[in-house]
Amino acid sequence: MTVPMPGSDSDSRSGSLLIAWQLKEKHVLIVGGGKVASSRIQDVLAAGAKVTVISPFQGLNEQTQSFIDNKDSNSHIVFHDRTFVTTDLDDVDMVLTAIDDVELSRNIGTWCRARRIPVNVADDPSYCDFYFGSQIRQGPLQIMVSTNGKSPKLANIIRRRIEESIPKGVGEAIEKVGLLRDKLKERAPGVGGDISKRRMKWMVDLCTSWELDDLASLDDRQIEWLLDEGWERDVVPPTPGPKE
Ligand SMILES: C[C@@]1(CC(=O)O)C2=NC(=C\c3[nH]c(c(CCC(=O)O)c3CC(=O)O)Cc3[nH]c(c(CC(=O)O)c3CCC(=O)O)/C=C3\N/C(=C\2)[C@@H](CCC(=O)O)[C@]3(C)CC(=O)O)/[C@H]1CCC(=O)O
Ligand SMILES: NC(=O)c1ccc[n+]([C@@H]2O[C@H](COP(=O)([O-])OP(=O)(O)OC[C@H]3O[C@@H](n4cnc5c(N)ncnc54)[C@H](O)[C@@H]3O)[C@@H](O)[C@H]2O)c1
Repeated sequence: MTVPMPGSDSDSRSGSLLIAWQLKEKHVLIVGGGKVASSRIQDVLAAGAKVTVISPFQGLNEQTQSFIDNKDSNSHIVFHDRTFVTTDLDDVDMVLTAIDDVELSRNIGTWCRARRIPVNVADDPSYCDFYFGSQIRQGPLQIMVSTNGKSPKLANIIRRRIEESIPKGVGEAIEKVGLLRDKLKERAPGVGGDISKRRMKWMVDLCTSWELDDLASLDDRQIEWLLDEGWERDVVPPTPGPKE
């Protein structure tokens, strides 16, 4: 069977690369303080970024104002009560514009590209290096729906439908499996080779044979039990062991 070359037809070349961009401690500049900016601030703070917001104070909406005032988030936000100047682009890792001035937005897009800073220009997709999407977040689980700029409202509607179909407790299950994987890597350390292959097979068998609810309710004692009675004996117990 011949496998078609990715991108060999015009349709498949119009998509995006969906990736989980790591922003922890990266410096993100947000120009604007209105509705769109507040949603951007929320997204990048949740990804652990250090944020600078540039906007005249009177243009801040309530939510942006509360992010700036909030004691938990304000150590990660620097706010400048003024309009944008080009030196704001110095030493930043990402730029998001959300201002009601299309010409300036596009100029910022152009300056960012000249400096090779990844940029999102809320009013004009052609100036964006990446788009935002409609997002679901449940603990460590994140799902993003993108229509690649064709219909943001439909992205929102599709996202709501997916949200309704996600089984309850999925975030908890992922959290617990993450804990188990960390403990397993402590017990059987090493990257690559036979140890990685064995770890991966055991994790695949466990995740496919157990119910999500059982994974979600794993406690520390059961995790230890699983490693002792499961991993060490190279089996996946059919049901969780004794609880704490
Ligand atoms: C998903 C979401 C994420 C977010 O922004 O966080 C998002 N837009 C959302 C809502 C929304 N935006 C707009 C409406 C009005 C109804 C409508 O137009 O549909 C609604 C719906 C509403 O308000 O309910 C207007 C709009 N949006 C863009 C333009 C400029 C243009 O198209 O030229 C215009 C003005 C068009 C005009 O002037 O007519 C452009 C973009 N908006 C994107 C993302 C990127 C493509 C994503 C994709 O295609 O999947 C892209 C390309 C760039 C970017 O922003 O990254 C968020 C939903 C979050 C959620 O609810 O879950
Ligand atoms: N991508 C999307 O999903 C989407 C959705 C809706 C609207 N938009 C577009 O995004 C833009 C912003 O929308 P909004 O609803 O947040 O607008 P808004 O009016 O709520 O906010 C505009 C903000 O820009 C600030 N601002 C204006 N000029 C500035 C400058 N020179 N320097 C710094 N800050 C400046 C204002 O103080 C204000 O905080 C609009 O052009 C809108 O059409 C995009």
